[in-house]
Amino acid sequence: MQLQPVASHFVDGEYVEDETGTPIDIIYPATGKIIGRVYGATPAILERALASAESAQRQWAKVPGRERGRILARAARMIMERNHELSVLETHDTGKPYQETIAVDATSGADALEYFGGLAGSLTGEHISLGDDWVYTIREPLGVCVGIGAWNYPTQIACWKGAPALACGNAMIFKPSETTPMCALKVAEILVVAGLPKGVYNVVQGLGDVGAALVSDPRVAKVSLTGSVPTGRKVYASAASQMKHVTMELGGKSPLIIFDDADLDNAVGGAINGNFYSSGQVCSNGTRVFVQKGLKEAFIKRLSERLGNVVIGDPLDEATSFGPMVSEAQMNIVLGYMEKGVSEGARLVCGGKRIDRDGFYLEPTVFADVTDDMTIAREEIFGPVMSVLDFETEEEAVLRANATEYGLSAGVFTSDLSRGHRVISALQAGSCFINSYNDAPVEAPFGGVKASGVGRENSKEAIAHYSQVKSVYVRMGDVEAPF
Ligand SMILES: NC(=O)c1ccc[n+]([C@@H]2O[C@H](COP(=O)([O-])OP(=O)(O)OC[C@H]3O[C@@H](n4cnc5c(N)ncnc54)[C@H](O)[C@@H]3O)[C@@H](O)[C@H]2O)c1
Ligand SMILES: O=CCc1c[nH]cn1
Repeated sequence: MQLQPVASHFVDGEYVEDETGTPIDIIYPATGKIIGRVYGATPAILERALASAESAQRQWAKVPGRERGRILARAARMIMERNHELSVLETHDTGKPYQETIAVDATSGADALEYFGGLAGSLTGEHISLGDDWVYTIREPLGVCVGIGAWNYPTQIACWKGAPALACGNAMIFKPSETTPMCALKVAEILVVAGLPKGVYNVVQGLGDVGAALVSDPRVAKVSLTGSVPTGRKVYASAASQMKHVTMELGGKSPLIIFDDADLDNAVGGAINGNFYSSGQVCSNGTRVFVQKGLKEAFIKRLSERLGNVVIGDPLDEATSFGPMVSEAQMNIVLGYMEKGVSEGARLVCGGKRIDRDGFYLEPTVFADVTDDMTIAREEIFGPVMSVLDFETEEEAVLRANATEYGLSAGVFTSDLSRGHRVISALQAGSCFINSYNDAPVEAPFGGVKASGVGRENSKEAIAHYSQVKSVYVRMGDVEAPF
């Protein structure tokens, strides 16, 4: 299978190259070896992308919604037909085990294309009667939208942003993370084969400067970023200076609260899914695991037993359930947090080290007796590091869970469903779970509160973030005026 992309960018319906841009090596995280190279977009490439998106959008907006939807649905089917190939590519881009990518990544991209394709024909305004007069509303696209991606879910992010944007009649220019440049190019290629007019969905590569240039271009009406809070602040500020629409999908330090009455194995399963899937590189992870004192030691014992079943190895081997970190830089950041956990006095239950093999592998790591003031309990780590904190009362758990600038996700495990709903309603988070963790179906709104973000992806909510409503007052009688 060819990994080196045909060219760095996909603009105006075709692959384009400009080798004068900043070179970006593509590194396979499982080996640390260079497997390809792309070049950051030059001003000439950006100009081409912006001009073609602007002109294509005007035509795309005139295509009836149902026809737009048919193209998206066709692309969704093509993605599923090519799931194996796309999953192997996603594994090379990210290092995530094929066991995960074949089940989640391209599939979740296809889900978004199918879902928003299905909605496209029903994106209408409304009629508001005012007696003799009336108002009608028209749901309009925003124009050219820019999507900027993080590296943990390259296919999913390209589709979660592209599908609602296109369904609403916008054009998109998507800039993947420089760490994972390959998958979005395939999404663009498939969309065009499925019938998308050229220029409606473009991909340009680059570092932060390319993202910043797109955000500040006056032809861009909307920016959707998936990334860290510091990047979010910069992008939001730049977009605000031109009063652009934004969606910000940012970081988290989410709480997972496990009560004494929880089903132990389900709670342990939830904590594993919320900390070690994708080697811990999931924004919504429940990395602060608050376990009520009566269950704490049993929880840690069962967790340790189940972590013994982890299969760490070649991500392309279907048996592998835990792969490397996405990059050497991210591995070193996470190693730093592991060292902080130890030096600040948390109890290391398991893990804590780099694995002695090629690539960027870390051990799945659990710290117990973590206190709220420790660095590992306060800062987003974005790696396989679980912090177990203990608590006595429901009120205490809620108070401590909310004591963070973040508010992306939250979960609760309890057999008392009244308590489950009560606790979730008191938690400051956008995407919540009761007796589960980290599910992200396209039908459900996804996003954060507080510093974790603005706006929502997925579900009907996303439509509001990729369209605007024009209201038209229609008077049937004469106009009364004071003079
Ligand atoms: N809430 C979510 O849905 C979600 C999902 C995945 C990841 N994340 C977050 O993403 C972070 C990890 O990803 P990352 O390290 O790629 O994040 P990052 O903030 O470093 O980069 C994200 C993207 O922003 C671009 N960028 C950087 N500076 C920019 C600027 N000044 N202007 C425009 N674009 C710029 C980068 O090139 C990259 O494409 C974590 O904080 C994680 O929680 C959030
Ligand atoms: O990484 C954040 C988005 C996400 C959560 N679950 C699957 N994808």
